[in-house]
Amino acid sequence: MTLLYASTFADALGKLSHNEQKQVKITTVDLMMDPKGTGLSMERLNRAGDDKVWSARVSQDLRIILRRDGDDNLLAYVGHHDDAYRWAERRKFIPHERTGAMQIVEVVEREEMAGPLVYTGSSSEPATQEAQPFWALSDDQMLDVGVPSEWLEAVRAMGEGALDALFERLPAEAAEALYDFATGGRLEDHIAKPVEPGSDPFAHPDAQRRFRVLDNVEELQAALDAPFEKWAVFLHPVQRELVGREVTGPTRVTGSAGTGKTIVALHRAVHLARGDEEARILLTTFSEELARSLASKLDLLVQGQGDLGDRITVRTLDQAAEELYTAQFSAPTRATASQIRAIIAKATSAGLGGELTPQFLLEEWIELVDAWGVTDAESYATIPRIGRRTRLGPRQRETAWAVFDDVRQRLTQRGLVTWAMIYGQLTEWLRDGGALPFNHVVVDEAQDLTVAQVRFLAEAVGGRADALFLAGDIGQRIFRLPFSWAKLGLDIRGRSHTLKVNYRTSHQIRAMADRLLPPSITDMDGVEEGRRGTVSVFDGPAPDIRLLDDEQAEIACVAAWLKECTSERIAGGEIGILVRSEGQFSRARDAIAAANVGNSVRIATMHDAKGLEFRAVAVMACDEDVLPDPVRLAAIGDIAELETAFETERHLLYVACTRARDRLLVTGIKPGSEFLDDLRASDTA
Ligand SMILES: Nc1ncnc2c1ncn2[C@@H]1O[C@H](COP(=O)(O)OP(=O)(O)OP(=O)(O)O)[C@@H](O)[C@H]1O
Repeated sequence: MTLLYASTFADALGKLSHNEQKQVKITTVDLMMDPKGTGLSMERLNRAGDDKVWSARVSQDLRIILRRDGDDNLLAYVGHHDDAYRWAERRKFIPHERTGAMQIVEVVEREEMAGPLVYTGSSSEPATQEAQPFWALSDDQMLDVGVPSEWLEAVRAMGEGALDALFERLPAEAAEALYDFATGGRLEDHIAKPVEPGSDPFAHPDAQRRFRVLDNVEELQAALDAPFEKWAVFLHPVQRELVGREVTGPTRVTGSAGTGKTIVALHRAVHLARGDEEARILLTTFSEELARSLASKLDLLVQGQGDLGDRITVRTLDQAAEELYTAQFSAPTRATASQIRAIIAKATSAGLGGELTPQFLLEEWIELVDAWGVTDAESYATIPRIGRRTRLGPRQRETAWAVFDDVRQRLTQRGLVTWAMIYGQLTEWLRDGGALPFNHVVVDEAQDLTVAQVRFLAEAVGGRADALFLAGDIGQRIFRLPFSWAKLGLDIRGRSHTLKVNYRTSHQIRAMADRLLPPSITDMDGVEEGRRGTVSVFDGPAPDIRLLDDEQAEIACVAAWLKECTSERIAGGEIGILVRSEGQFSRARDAIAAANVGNSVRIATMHDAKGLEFRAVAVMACDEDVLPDPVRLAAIGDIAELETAFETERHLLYVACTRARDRLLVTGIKPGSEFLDDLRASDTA
């Protein structure tokens, strides 16, 4: 006996009220305990396209739609009486004739096709003025990517305006392939692996993304408790493969914002914990807020799975390093930026540093000397000056080194360390035989790792198989200058994989945000992260960019938008207002006050927005003198570093825009941030 849970069931359950969900849970648990459903009121739906389809009564009005095959039950849908019956009448459960994957196929009805998919009848030539992106595709081409046979004609006749409806109407694998093709990709990249004749249609990777076997009541309850958290139950085949893959060395998963990198990292940690009772896993990221969010998602994943969660420790990497440092040495006292600034100022006023300005020396210390753990004048002369274009002659280097030497000595005298020094010392300790209390490390948001952290991780895991799993997106690097990981001993070349399905943001928002970044970004080790071919799984209203005359006008514009959101029943907690820096918080607050929408709307800086997501986002104060941040840029003396900082400012706007699921408003005061010109550029994807 098996109980299968379909993603369509999760979607439908999520639309019911809290009380109705409770009633459904009782009925499904009964069904798990008694698969024959003897105590339930069941009815076979003869009119359904499949004689194995039944309805089970939950309450007077609620019905579950099931597919029953012997003792096996598949929870397919749940809804109010008429809605549930209508859904069942229009669905067939059949293995795909080419791929072998079990699909739930919507019945194609001509009159109904006047809806979002425009069916014009003939496939031989385009019948309307609207372009028909698939009209020249052969049956074979479409069958190869999982288009159900009865949809072949309808897809060929589809107008391009109906593209966004693909995901609602077709099985996901077919929708992804067709969408990618229509936007410049290749169908060949989506051909499913052939299956053995007679193999289980539910075991096919494409079927596993929509059907999941639930082995016990705990698993069922966990799935039913969080119908919105579909990621906890259903993974894309590529995500699933990455989670379970055995790798010979450090590996990295990349992908643009919202493609599920964090989800893969979480499942990976659980997979490692499940596979080995002795496993000790560090699941880590860079900020405390992100670590908290990882921990709460992890709780959901390990719910009902005994002590599995105890094998996984969630910490920021800095917290983990600090704990380790305290255990091995003593509790570190960290030098603050102003202490370092003061030491440099003192050194220069005492005549050290020659012509070099304190500002230049501070940057040089932060970006090179401290970041790279330089401890002597010889190493300082040979360190790669990536991101710093200012060349220093031998004499200047010597002069500068006198200052850095002074900084190092003074920090030592006062018992102060920097983060880089903490990691540096831990790396030495590992080199001398020390070992982490973890045998696996999973890092989320790895694009912002520092040089010292990369060295530490490289030393901690060496080349050990399955020991280090990194998730990140170079396009979202918002803190660091780029550098080569491979040169520091962390080589992921040949073991980097890109996710292409965006689950968070609508097509419209993703397409607009993508204009901020090049179609592919190559890291310092030559590993390319392609953003082309990424598809979103749902559709939404077009994002809006508004440039206003002054702050008051902007506040009024955002207030009107907030009211519109709440009138569309978007709760305050599902709305975020993001700004470049805390200095613009007052504008966000004024907009919330003017809209009178209570105080649950979240305000955050673009930096803190990482890891958050909202149904609706307003990115406010994108003014010419706010983004890129002129104060930050003015503080930079080196041209190349200026360029990098400029890029990270652009990345910040990308991060902010991609926090939105359905609605996005971007505002600023005329003439507006220069980045808005890119956002506005016509979509050439
Ligand atoms: N297989 C899946 N099924 C359903 N939802 C998913 C799936 N994978 C990811 N999601 C959802 O997509 C959204 C984005 O996922 P996630 O945060 O992992 O993306 P990300 O690539 O880490 O994004 P970012 O780069 O912005 O941090 C989340 O709401 C997540 O729940």
